[in-house]
Amino acid sequence: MSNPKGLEGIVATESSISSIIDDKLTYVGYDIDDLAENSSFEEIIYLLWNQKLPTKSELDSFKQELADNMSLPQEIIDHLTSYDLSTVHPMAAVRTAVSMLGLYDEEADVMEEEANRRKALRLQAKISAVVTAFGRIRNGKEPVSPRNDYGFAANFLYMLSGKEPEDIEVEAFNKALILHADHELNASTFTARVCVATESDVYSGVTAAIGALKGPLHGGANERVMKMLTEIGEEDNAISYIEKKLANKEKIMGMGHRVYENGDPRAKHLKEMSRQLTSISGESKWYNMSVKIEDYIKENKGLPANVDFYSASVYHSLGIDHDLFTPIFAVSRVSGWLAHILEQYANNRLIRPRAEYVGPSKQAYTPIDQR
Ligand SMILES: CC(=O)SCCNC(=O)CCNC(=O)[C@H](O)C(C)(C)COP(=O)(O)OP(=O)(O)OC[C@H]1O[C@@H](n2cnc3c(N)ncnc32)[C@H](O)[C@@H]1OP(=O)(O)O
Ligand SMILES: O=C([O-])CC(=O)C(=O)O
Repeated sequence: MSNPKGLEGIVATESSISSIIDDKLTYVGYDIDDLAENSSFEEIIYLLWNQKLPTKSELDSFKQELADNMSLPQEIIDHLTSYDLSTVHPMAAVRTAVSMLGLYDEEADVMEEEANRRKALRLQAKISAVVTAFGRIRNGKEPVSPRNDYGFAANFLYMLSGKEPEDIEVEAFNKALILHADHELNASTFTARVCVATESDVYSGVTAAIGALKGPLHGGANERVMKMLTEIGEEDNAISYIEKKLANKEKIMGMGHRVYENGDPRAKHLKEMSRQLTSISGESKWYNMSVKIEDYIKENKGLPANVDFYSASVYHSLGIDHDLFTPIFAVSRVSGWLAHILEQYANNRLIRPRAEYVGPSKQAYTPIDQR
């Protein structure tokens, strides 16, 4: 039985949602570079869930439906208000709140396709409200309701800060959401598919996926990139800091990737956004420091920057709290998880691989009083 560690290189399913071939990423056959430059996040969600781009009227009504479903049941707000959020990691709070949303959805366990699509829409809309409400409540502020005249990206920034976002901020955030939306069979998406392949419900699949995204080897890396940049503090300290980490056999967050060999095609977009936004905010040092680290790791370890690397300085420049970076990843990636969940249901078979047993054998049982 072949057993590559971490299932490296194993093709575990067919999918029509996204592909990574020769270091190129596509969503439903559209190049990520084209989508990042020209599209809206709502258009991408529609594309991932329907495998086609929407017409103008389809997109308008889809945007409206998302905006109409953003508000949260009062019970979720009450829950978020009921415990000490200052000690809770936002990813744990979001994981719990998303699971709770299932309790207040009458269709949670209805397994028909149309009901699953309705739940997907509600979840996609509400996760944005969960993250922003959490971000506000823990700072003693009231949640802010979405605005009907705003798209998804603008509404997220508005619901988080309570202020009208600048066009450049909306543009950058929209692009970041697009770039994080789907990524073939990454760990959290695989987790979602394994979960729902037991014929479990959409809320369980997304809750499981959030748990997988939280880890530092996956989505949790973006928060840690900013922690590293903050610890470095000044550009001149960057290389000695990295050398010390590598000498201690520590990993550099935001670097390396299981699939990409020559570079993550999403990173260049985030890098350019980081350059622009840090220059506008007067904090180019975060960008300059990041470039130094990227170049050093490329040259000395042959590892490319991944999507998490420059997203850190982008979100920081948008004034977002560092521990909300991974929840924001979830706000985008839930679109991909939901697409994969719908695809899994449409052609389901239980996912149940085998393990190669390497433990002891032929052991004689010893009664407890003789051990
Ligand atoms: C959205 C995302 O999930 S993108 C990934 C986000 N995660 C991170 O940025 C965390 C840092 N990166 C990593 O841990 C890894 O590169 C991963 C998890 C992304 C991919 O890992 P894998 O394909 O399993 O590679 P693995 O961890 O086995 O590393 C292979 C070798 O490269 C080294 N390496 C890999 N990534 C790094 C890194 N970021 N810093 C330093 N060394 C690294 C390992 O130490 C290992 O070296 P060795 O062979 O001398 O022991
Ligand atoms: O594909 C992966 O392994 C991780 C990743 O980049 C993502 O999920 O966006």
